[in-house]
Amino acid sequence: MAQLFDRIALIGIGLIGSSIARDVKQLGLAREVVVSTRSPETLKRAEELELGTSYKLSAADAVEGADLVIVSVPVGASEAVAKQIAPHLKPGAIVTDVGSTKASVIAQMAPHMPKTVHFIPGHPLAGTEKSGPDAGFAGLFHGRWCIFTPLPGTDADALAKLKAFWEALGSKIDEMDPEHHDKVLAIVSHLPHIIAYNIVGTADDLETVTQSEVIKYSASGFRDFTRLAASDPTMWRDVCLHNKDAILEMLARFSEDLAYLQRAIRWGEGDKLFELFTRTRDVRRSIIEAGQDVDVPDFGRHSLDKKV
Ligand SMILES: NC(=O)C1=CN([C@@H]2O[C@H](COP(=O)(O)OP(=O)(O)OC[C@H]3O[C@@H](n4cnc5c(N)ncnc54)[C@H](O)[C@@H]3O)[C@@H](O)[C@H]2O)C=CC1
Ligand SMILES: O=C(O)C(=O)Cc1ccc(O)cc1
Repeated sequence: MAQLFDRIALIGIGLIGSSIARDVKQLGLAREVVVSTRSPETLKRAEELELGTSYKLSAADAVEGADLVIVSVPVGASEAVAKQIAPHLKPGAIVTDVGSTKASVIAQMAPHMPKTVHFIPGHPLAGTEKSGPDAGFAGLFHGRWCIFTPLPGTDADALAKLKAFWEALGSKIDEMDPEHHDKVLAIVSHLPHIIAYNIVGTADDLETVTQSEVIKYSASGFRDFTRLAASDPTMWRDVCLHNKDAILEMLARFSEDLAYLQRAIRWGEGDKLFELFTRTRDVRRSIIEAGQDVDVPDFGRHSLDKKV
């Protein structure tokens, strides 16, 4: 595949940053890939994995001369990173991120971005419960959505170039305004994780069921929750704190609907239960028909290896 950028700087080299690095290397999308993270151990590991062409502890040093800067850090670290890199960005550079929340990332980063760069927030809807540079893999983004939430007046050529980059990684592209993104993601991604953290926490707290019984008898439904509940605590703390309003709005709706379900069970209203369970089964069927049913262990693994 053709080289799209001369120098890419990756700020943060965990699951997402390292998956991007692996794809960029396999596909030859850049001449140079400068990897940066604030922890010396993680940087050393990135070097051992040969994820880039050079390695910097300082994000400021890493972005010097870069045409594309991808910030892949927990959303709560966005402002700190923006402040560090801003004075060192090359005029004309594209700066993007991969954060799971968008309004907060824009509020944290946009005020620090020089007028000479193109700041285009993004979010690949692909990941796993794992974190760190060893957890990434080539092909993670293949067949998955990448949503951009461009600011008004965004340069069309810069946006097209960034879209071409994500398309090269196999992503399907969409655009939304940041507030809408945050509401949609609150229900389809953030609430499922919060519910998983909660149910696993509840099971862990039970006095009448021992922890060994939870482990021994965990049915596949509970196991699915434990996978989500094993997701990175820093990342998900930040998502909760930085998409507070949308998450609280969706949690309020969720609690109301749960009370309805609770009442139907209490009063033996089987028809109500049956109606809901039938409706939700249809949702699952629609997802499968839309080709969105990619199980996590296979996330993208089928893709780039075959192509390259
Ligand atoms: N894990 C997932 O499934 C997905 C995560 N995201 C978003 O991607 C971003 C990164 O997530 P992951 O790669 O999963 O996390 P991760 O925990 O695997 O990696 C985070 C990286 O950021 C670095 N870092 C943390 N604070 C930093 C700072 N202040 N300055 C420089 N580097 C710093 C860490 O050393 C590490 O290299 C987050 O904003 C998350 O919301 C988006 C889609 C999916
Ligand atoms: O592991 C899973 O099931 C996920 O849902 C991964 C994920 C986590 C956060 C995102 O912003 C996008 C995708």
